[in-house]
Formats: sequence, structure tokens, C-alpha cells
Amino acid sequence: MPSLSHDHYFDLSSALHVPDSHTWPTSSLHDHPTATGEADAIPIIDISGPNAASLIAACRSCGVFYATGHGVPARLLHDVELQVRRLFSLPLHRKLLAAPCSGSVSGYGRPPLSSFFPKLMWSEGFTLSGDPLPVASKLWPHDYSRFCELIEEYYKEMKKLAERLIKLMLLSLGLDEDEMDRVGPVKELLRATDVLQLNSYPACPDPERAMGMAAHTDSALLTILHQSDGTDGLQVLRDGEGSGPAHWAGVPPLPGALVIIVGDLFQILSNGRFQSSRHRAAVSRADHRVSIAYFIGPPEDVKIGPVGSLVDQGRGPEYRPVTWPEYLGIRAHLFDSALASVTLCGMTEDAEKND
Ligand SMILES: O=C(O)CCC(=O)C(=O)O
Ligand SMILES: [Fe+2]
Repeated sequence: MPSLSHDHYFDLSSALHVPDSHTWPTSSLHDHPTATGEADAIPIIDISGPNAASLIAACRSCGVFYATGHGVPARLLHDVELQVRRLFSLPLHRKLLAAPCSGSVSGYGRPPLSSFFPKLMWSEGFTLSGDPLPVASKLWPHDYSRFCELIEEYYKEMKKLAERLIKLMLLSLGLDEDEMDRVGPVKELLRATDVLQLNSYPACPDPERAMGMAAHTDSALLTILHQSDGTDGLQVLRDGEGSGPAHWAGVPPLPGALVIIVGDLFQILSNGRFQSSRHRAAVSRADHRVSIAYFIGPPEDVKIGPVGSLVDQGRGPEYRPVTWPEYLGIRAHLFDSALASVTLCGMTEDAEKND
């Protein structure tokens, strides 16, 4: 049986003010300045172009880029977004019928990150892992087939795109085709684990005090994010070389482009050459924003560790190998320190000799 009851939920879409439970301290909302300027422009990469891999190489420290030329039909993105809006516009008591059953992650509820923070976020989520039918039929007992068809098509397109992106990202690190085929996630892509996270950020009467989605990195290999046109929300933390003092940079919706976010497992796989991106979502006073995040990770039994050719022989690997479920287990305890906890202390040759 679903474990959530109506009483634990507050209907964000009809709220006239931000209650204390959803009011975030200024110290977390403004931990870094927020900037939107030319210098922050997030790279836009035509991944069908001849220079895609070398352009992606330039985004390694930033951990995020827009992908154009991705081949996902605009019609599909549009239709899936309509279904997502249809889902979230259901009355709260109907959505709660699809709260996850014990042992399953699929269903309606607060964003998965919520448990790590004392304040609630101004968002609702719907997680889909595997067949959408069991949860969709709880929402719409007689009218779920269009939703399911579109979600199935979306999964297929996303998996195809994720495969292209993972290969391009490995190519950008200098791996050749043979070497790439031996790398766990590429060899195992057909069995890859993928999850869709539908996010809804209702218009908020006081966006300066609320947080749509708190700062985090994504745990998987990579995330492909579709965001609704016209409403800003996504921000990434930029603190790399050349981007000045640490600040939140806006990643506004760019019509036709998808946002690619490097996850922690790709940081591990690339031995730190790619950095996972710390990001968050702000809310808007006027608009109801939705986003669709597709997370791709290795099959549950495949360990992800640094690719051999990216390991400096003197220093050794920067991270120990982990499976995705193992890493999620570590995050459930340590959250932001999860990556640090699987980081190995590099040993220089000198240090080894002195041992
Ligand atoms: O809605 C967004 O822009 C961000 C969503 C996100 O970060 C997530 O689902 O992990
Ligand atoms: Fe995320």
C-alpha cells in the first residue's frame, strides 16, 4: 500500500504564501551569488557535428552543456511534456494514489533529495523506473495508454542518445573504439539501468524564500534534461578555472536543445577528467515549470571504476570501483560527501618507493 497520506502533503499549486516548512534560510539560498552573463554562457554543442568530441572535451570542468543535433523528435518532447503537465495538474488526492509502494521507487511524491534537508522544496516529483503501466493505471484507470506509449518511446530515444553521448565523451578523452568497447558502461549499454524523474515546480508566491530543488550532483553516469520553454530555473555552480569566483549560473531553456549533466559515476569512470556538475532549481512567481530528467547508469551488477588508460601509473586510480546501487547506498548516508568517500588518496611513485 502507498505509505503517504494527504495530510503530509501541502498543495503547492493553490498556496497563497510560503509556509515555514518551505521557507529556506538565506544562507542556503544565497550561499553563492547568482549570475547570468555572457561569461557564464553554457556551451552549446551540435553533437551531430564533426568537432563534437573536441568541443565536449572543453566542457570537462563545467560538467554541463546544451546538446543540439541530438535527433530526438521535437514532437516527442512536446507530447511528453503535455503528458507531464496533465499528470501534475491532477488533484493531489489522485496523484497520491500513485505514491510508491514499498520496495519500488516508481510513483508520485517529494523529490528523492528531500530527505537530506530540514526544509521542504517547492516541487513535486514522479519517478519512473521500468514499465510505466502499473503507476499510470493508478492515476488514470481508463486512460493511461497514451502516457505509457509516449514514455516508452521517450525511454528508447533517450537510451539511444545516451549511448551516443557516452561514446562521444569517451572519445573526447582520447579512447579509441576498441578500448571504448571494453569499458563496462559501453559494453553493457543494452542492459543499462535508466530512470525518468518528472519534476514539477508550481508558480510560487514568494520565490525568493523557496527552493525548487536543492543543490546536488546527480549520481548516475549522465543526465539528459528536457526543461519547459520560457521559464528559467536550472542553475549550475561554476567555480572552475576561468569562471571567476564561485557562483550560480543560469541554464535557461534553449528551444530545441537538451541539457546534458555529468554525473558522479562519469567522474569516477573518467578518473576525474570530467567533473560532475553541482546544480539546483529556482522557482518562478508566474510560471509552472516542468522538467524531465533521464538518468542513465550501468546495470546494477556492473562496477564502475576509472578506465585503465586514464589512470596515471604513478598516482594510481583516483576512485575505487562501485556499482550504482552501492553508490546510492553511500549517498543515502553521506549525500554530498559520497564522492569524497570513494576517492582514493593518490600515491606518487616516490611515496610508493618510500613505503
Ligand atoms: O528541474 C531541473 O532543472 C533540475 C532537475 C534535477 O536536477 C534532477 O531531477 O535531478
Ligand atoms: Fe539533478
